[in-house]
Amino acid sequence: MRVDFTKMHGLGNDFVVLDARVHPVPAIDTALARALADRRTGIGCDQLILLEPSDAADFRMRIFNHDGGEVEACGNASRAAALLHGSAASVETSGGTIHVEPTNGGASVDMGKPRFDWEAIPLAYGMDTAVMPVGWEGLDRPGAVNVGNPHVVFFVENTDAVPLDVIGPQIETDPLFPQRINVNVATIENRRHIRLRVWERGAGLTRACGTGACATAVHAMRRGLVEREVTVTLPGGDLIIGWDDSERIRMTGPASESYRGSFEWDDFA
Ligand SMILES: N[C@@H](CCC[C@H](N)C(=O)O)C(=O)O
Repeated sequence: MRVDFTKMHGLGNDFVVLDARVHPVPAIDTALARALADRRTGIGCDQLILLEPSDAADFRMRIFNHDGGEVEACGNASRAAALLHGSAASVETSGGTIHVEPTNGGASVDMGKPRFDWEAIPLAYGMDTAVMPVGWEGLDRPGAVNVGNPHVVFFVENTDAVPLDVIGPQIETDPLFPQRINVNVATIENRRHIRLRVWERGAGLTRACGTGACATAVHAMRRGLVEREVTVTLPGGDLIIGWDDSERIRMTGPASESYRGSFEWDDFA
């Protein structure tokens, strides 16, 4: 069976998007998702995205990491999905229902409310998630927040100086995080600007992480370090993150389609 795909990205965080609303797509398992995402032998991407019909929203978005694991949320992919859908829509994800709205060259997304209680992150045991009494090789006292998926956020003097490729996987798989974790290392430039690098759970270093930008901005706002709207600069470019009185997070930024193609399902199954 041949299956069509669209290659898309948000700030260089790239996706293979399968649209089961248009053509049926057979069931995806971890091995197939990993094979498609492999940059040497597959199509290659940070995340595989499956759009499906939904009873609860305009459509459903499922997210598979580069390692094949299915996860709850992806900020950059939600902007890509908005672009593909072409109009404002509610989107069911396993991390909650979000609302997307295409803009010129991208999308604005209501990402829902962040959760800060330790059970919701989740952590292995209870602690204050605003200033966690833990540390890993020079990175310490982070915060944790769930924005549909789990994040830990460290503030450092210079994000570029942190060996995130070495320390990221150690923190991602630490037993403190029973569902593993996305690792954000951020520098507060001023009250309206944050610089951020992310080690993504199941994908490693990416050019950008939309949920990481949301988690980092909200954590900085919770600590009173920045205003309620900030620009977050990632290696792939900028996102605007707002967290208003409704307590819902708004993420605005670009998304693009790279190309369309098709592949033989059995080559990867
Ligand atoms: N790139 C994404 C996040 C993808 C999922 C994440 N790696 C996880 O495991 O939770 C984004 O833009 O948010």
